[in-house]
Amino acid sequence: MTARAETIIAVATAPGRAGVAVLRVSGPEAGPLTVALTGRRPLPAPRLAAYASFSDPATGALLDRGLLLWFPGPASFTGEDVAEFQVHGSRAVLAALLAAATGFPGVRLAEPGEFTRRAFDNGKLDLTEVEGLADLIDAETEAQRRQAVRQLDGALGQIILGWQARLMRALAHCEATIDFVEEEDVPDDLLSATRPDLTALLAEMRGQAADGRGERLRQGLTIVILGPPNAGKSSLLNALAGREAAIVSDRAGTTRDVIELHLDLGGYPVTLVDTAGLRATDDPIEAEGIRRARARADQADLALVLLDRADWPRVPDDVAPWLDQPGTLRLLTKCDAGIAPPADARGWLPLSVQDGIGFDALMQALTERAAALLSTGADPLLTRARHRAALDETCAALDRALSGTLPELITEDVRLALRGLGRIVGRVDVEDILGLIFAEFCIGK
Ligand SMILES: Nc1nc2c(ncn2[C@@H]2O[C@H](COP(=O)(O)OP(=O)(O)OP(=O)(O)O)[C@@H](O)[C@H]2O)c(=O)[nH]1
Ligand SMILES: [K+]
Ligand SMILES: [Mg+2]
Repeated sequence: MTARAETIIAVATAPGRAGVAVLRVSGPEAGPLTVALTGRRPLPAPRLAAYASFSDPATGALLDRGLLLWFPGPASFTGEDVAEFQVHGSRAVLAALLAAATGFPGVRLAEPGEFTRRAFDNGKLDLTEVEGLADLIDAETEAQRRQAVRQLDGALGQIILGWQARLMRALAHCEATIDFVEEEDVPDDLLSATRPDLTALLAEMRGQAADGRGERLRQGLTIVILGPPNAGKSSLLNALAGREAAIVSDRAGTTRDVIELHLDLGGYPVTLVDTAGLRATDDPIEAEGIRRARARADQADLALVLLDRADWPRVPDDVAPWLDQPGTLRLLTKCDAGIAPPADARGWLPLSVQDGIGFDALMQALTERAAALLSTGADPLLTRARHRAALDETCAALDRALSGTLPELITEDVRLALRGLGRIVGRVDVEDILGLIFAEFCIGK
């Protein structure tokens, strides 16, 4: 517990030159340090900005002037006493303030994530909210931001808590029955009172575990560009990226490496992948590029399969297997102005990178597919493999409980199911909550 008694300080804003930077202090010395730096005694009213001069307590030298905010615990982000200093965002100001602050007894620089760790330890955030906060800081697109804000707001945690309450009720029933009924009177079905609800709960949890949208939205969608050499794959990548990310030439087999770039597709995060043209080749380097292209395509969520209009309707054997994958979008390239797409090319989107033809239709089709795979609506979803693993364990334990016959084993499985959920939110103290629930029961009868 000694670590908790320490007071920590860090620059909360991004490093580098900026108009304003924020320093954050948390811990028992936050108040005394603030008084020492600013001379303000008493400290300003909680949560109201006050103008302050920051001076080195050791020398009295003025370091900067700025704003001071005081958040006495427990009504603060970490639950401890917290102070925030808004000062000018130069390296020199921040270095001087940090040096002055860490010279104060009991104050040290914070480790990465330490403020949030304290918020978690003090019950200010559960684990899903901590992850929501991390995701919000990392969010690159609007849909990611919405999902992260929801999770930080506790939406996922609330669902888990609701599930926990239902399991807890079942566990309390089990324990009450086992503990307070004579051995021979333990009913045949220990879960009789809660079985319908537990069955419904299991279906709900399985549905949630099977839904990959939340995780996919967090990680982004991978769209791979595939096709024969010279189909115009790299030209399309460059056009979508708005820059010359990949080399384009009229030589078949130009691209060998897998080239990836990130796009914001109507608010959805997308990784677009350009690959080597698929064909049989004796060139070992090109063959390696093709192997990588196939491997990347196997992991992708969507494929854009390109075919040069001049080659219509011959789809090479190397490309054909990708045509009918779910989510594949077929593009007929080099349908330049004045060159009509073939009348029988149904299901193929005509495109000309050279003349900018077909991009609206392509963007619309891509956004629709991305939305279908990623749109999370207003429902909070699992966003990490960790959540899924814990929920899978929970479902397996509950499934065992529902089909079990031995009272002690049923009880233990319900308990394991609860622990699985507890791991998702980072609170596994089943016994404490159980005590509260037991208090509601008329156990004596
Ligand atoms: N006329 C016309 N030519 C295009 C169009 N798009 C690409 N090209 C040309 O097609 C040739 C091949 O383009 P790339 O983008 O290198 O094709 P690729 O599929 O990446 O080729 P590899 O990397 O070798 O597999 C280049 O000469 C491009 O300028 C287009 O819309 N119209
Ligand atoms: K090429
Ligand atoms: Mg290429």
